[in-house]
Amino acid sequence: MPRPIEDLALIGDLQTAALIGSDGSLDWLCLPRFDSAACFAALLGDEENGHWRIAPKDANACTRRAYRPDSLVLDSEWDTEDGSVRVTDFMPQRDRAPDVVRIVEGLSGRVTVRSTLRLRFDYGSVVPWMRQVDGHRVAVAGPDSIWLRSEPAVHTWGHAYGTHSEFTVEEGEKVAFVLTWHPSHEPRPALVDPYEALEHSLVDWRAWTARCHYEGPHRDTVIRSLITLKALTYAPTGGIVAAPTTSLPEEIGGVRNWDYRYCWLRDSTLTLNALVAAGFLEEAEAWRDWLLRAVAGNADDLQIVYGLAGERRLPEYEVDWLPGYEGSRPVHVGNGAVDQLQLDVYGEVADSLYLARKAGLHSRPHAWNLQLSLLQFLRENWRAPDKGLWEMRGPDRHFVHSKVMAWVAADRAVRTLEEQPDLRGDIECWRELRDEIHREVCERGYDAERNTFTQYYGSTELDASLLLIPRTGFLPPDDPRVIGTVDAVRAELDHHGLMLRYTSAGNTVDGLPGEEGTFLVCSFWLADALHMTGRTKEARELFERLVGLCNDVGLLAEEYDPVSDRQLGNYPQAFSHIGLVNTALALYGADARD
Ligand SMILES: OC[C@H]1O[C@H](O[C@H]2O[C@H](CO)[C@@H](O)[C@H](O)[C@H]2O)[C@H](O)[C@@H](O)[C@@H]1O
Repeated sequence: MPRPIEDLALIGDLQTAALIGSDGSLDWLCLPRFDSAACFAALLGDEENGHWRIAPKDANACTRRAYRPDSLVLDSEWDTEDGSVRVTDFMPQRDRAPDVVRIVEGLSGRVTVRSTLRLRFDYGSVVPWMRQVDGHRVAVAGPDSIWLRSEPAVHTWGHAYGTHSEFTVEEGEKVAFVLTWHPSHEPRPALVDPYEALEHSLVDWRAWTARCHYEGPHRDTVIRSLITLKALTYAPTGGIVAAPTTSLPEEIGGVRNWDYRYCWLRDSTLTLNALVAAGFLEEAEAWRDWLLRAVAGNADDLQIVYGLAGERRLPEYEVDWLPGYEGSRPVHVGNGAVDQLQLDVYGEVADSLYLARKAGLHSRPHAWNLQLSLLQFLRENWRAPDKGLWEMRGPDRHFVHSKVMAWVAADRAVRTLEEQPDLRGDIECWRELRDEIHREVCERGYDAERNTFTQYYGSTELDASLLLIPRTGFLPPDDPRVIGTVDAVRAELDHHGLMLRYTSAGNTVDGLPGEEGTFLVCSFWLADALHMTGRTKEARELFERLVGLCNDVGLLAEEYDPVSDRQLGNYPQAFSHIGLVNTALALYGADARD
């Protein structure tokens, strides 16, 4: 029986993340970084591509599971005929080496538990050598080495390229497994104490979540989204990944499978805006510094996506030995969108820097200079067609959302100069640019007959990104053209009450075969637009429905298929959780209007 995407829970250490199913099987983990090769890749194949299952012998899915409040520590519990047992999973925040800690605890009776470890380095393809050293199991293959130990030590044996153990626990008895990765040419790193690490992990996460301002309905779900967004940050550099997975499909069996383990300027800035709005400023500072390093150099060379440390080359290739999630091939590593021109990112970066300044982030002269040089590039290039925010693989177009975001870039520069007299810049030049873009979009991107903005100049198609127009300030929410657009997009892109991002069926715009599910962040955008245009009751109803789509541990993938009731696409995805946080704040946050 294939594992639904929503069966997975996330643990992570702010450098990488693992996905664990309700049956106790860890099916996805890249070590040592989010973008490293996976050493557990069963998610995109089967157990032979690497997994680590700890569960009562002969049991299937756990009886219940939940994160410990305000943390990224996961408890899964099984009730069996022989008694009950809990497995607590987490990744301690890293000292030097990444660890996965799995603590088995007897709750009642006497339960036999099994651990089955199949390590497969390099995306499920390399079976390592296993040895016993000082009572530890050690796996080595090429650059990678993994140590497995347990406290107390339990008997372990090798069979069929796997490492197995079986033991019993009674009420109050614990067995802690620690799996540690390190480069194979280095000595083994210091051992972590699993119980101390658990305490630290809980204290750290709770100290972090205590800074959240939100007190409205569904607080736990909002906190879970914020923790998920934080878990997608790569702490050593401040970069933020769009999701910890590659190639979870947008259509089961289809080809729309992409690698999201990189730092998109768009996804990262939107993540930050959500974190800052909820009261988290430190991440904004770390990301701004990441940005300054990543884009340093010529503004013409700005990319829309970088590696975790600002790496520029992310060549896309197919991992042909992995069969893909439920046969959805190809599995991709790298992302070909890296070379695309997407004008909206200039607006998103400018808006994020503007919001962070307003929220009190210490200004850096570098950041303002960067903003000005990006604007200079935009002044010369905003009239060019681009790939748009959906990274269309079809021909370049004059996407309306891209142009609106170019307007945002100019607008935020003007506002900054108006509000911060200590900063220097040619305000008249940016005002002119802002007005010019506005004029053109209203003339060429608006269909007066249908009273709606369109996907691109001259098109009859619509696009969910148009729902963002009132939020950007491009036109006021009560402008008839905005209300007309919200209504038209809502009617045309509706799929069982949720939003498609555009119509993909028979559509040549995205250049890809097949279809996809509803794009979750777009439904949150609809809720925001309904609220801004005075339809708060409908916005709240939609928000309730969307919160109900989160899985049992509060996680959302990129897309949702309302017909099969399944989550689709990479998981958990920053975009979807950003949507949840922003809509909750708009509807119920301290500044919410009724
Ligand atoms: O739809 C085709 C494109 O799909 C991916 O892009 C999407 O994910 C990005 C990361 O979350 C997001 O920034 C973008 O708005 C989404 O459309 C994929 O990364 C692209 O390569 C692909 O062309």
